[in-house]
Amino acid sequence: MLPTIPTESNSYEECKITSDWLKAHTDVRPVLAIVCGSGLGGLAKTIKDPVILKYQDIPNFPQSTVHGHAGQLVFGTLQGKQCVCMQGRFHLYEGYPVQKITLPIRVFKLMGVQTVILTNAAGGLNPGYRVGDVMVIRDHINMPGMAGNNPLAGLNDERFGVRFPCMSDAYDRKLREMAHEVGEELGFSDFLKEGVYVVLGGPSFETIAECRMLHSMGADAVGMSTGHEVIVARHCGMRCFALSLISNQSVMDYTSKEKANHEEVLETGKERAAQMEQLPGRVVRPAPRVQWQVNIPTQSLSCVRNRSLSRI
Ligand SMILES: O=P(O)(O)O[C@@H]1C[C@H](O)[C@@H](CO)O1
Ligand SMILES: Nc1nc2[nH]cnc2c(=O)[nH]1
Repeated sequence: MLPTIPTESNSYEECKITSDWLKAHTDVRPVLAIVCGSGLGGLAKTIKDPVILKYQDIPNFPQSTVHGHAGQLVFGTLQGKQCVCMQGRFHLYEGYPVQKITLPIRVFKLMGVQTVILTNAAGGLNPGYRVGDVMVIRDHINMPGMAGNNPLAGLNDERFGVRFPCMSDAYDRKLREMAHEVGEELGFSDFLKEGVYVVLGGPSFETIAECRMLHSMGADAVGMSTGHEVIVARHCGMRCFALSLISNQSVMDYTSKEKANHEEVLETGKERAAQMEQLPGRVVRPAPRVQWQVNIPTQSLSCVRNRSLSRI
């Protein structure tokens, strides 16, 4: 007989109850979801015609317990696209099972979301990074997952995705390229980087020895989120794009007097708020209308077509 594994915290049925409730409380049918990191919830201000629903009122939703995470969903439009924004995410160290942390992602899938944009605050491990740099995440290293704490552990529900999903294309290449293009247009090139994010369970920040190890194994920034959400989003076929704000430099040197702290993380978020709020919207914005003009002199024929190319 097969063991009974509890999957109710993010089961199809649980997610459907939440998704149906949300559909009954807003007319917005999001194709885009945004998950805001610590101190980065200001992005929700850029959403037009907002409809706000508090986590405490949403069936099956966990509650935000961390300063800098407001604890509400904001529905509306961003660059003309119907979207839902999580102003506050959940973390392993808050005591939730990893399946519960990622429940909103499955709920968004059931509501029709196709693309997920995630932000987070992270410590910079790459010695070339400065506080205030913004890292486009190219890839992640999921440390809790390696120790068996993967959000897809448990019985697999094929209605969401396959048992063994591929993760070599987790962070969408086209959206990453778009971010650099848009970053250049906006004059962000000096602080826009691309690199590997390593997820830890937290809540303690890393020791010096841990930072050295994480960097030597290929990570550029370290944090406590995002990877779990991306795994669940990719499992059910959504495109993912993620940004880390380098909110502090990881301490790699025993002579350093620096100490990581959450206040600095939130402060850096305030200082980079304007740029962090602009970038996601510009990445998903439909490209400007391109005018194609074909002149065929022999027949003196002019054919002009207007086309709008969508970036997502
Ligand atoms: O939600 P994110 O990943 O932005 O939050 C980071 C990790 C910890 O929750 C917190 C530490 O300051 O910021
Ligand atoms: N693990 C971890 N998470 C962070 N979030 C913001 N800064 C840090 C950091 O230095 N380490």
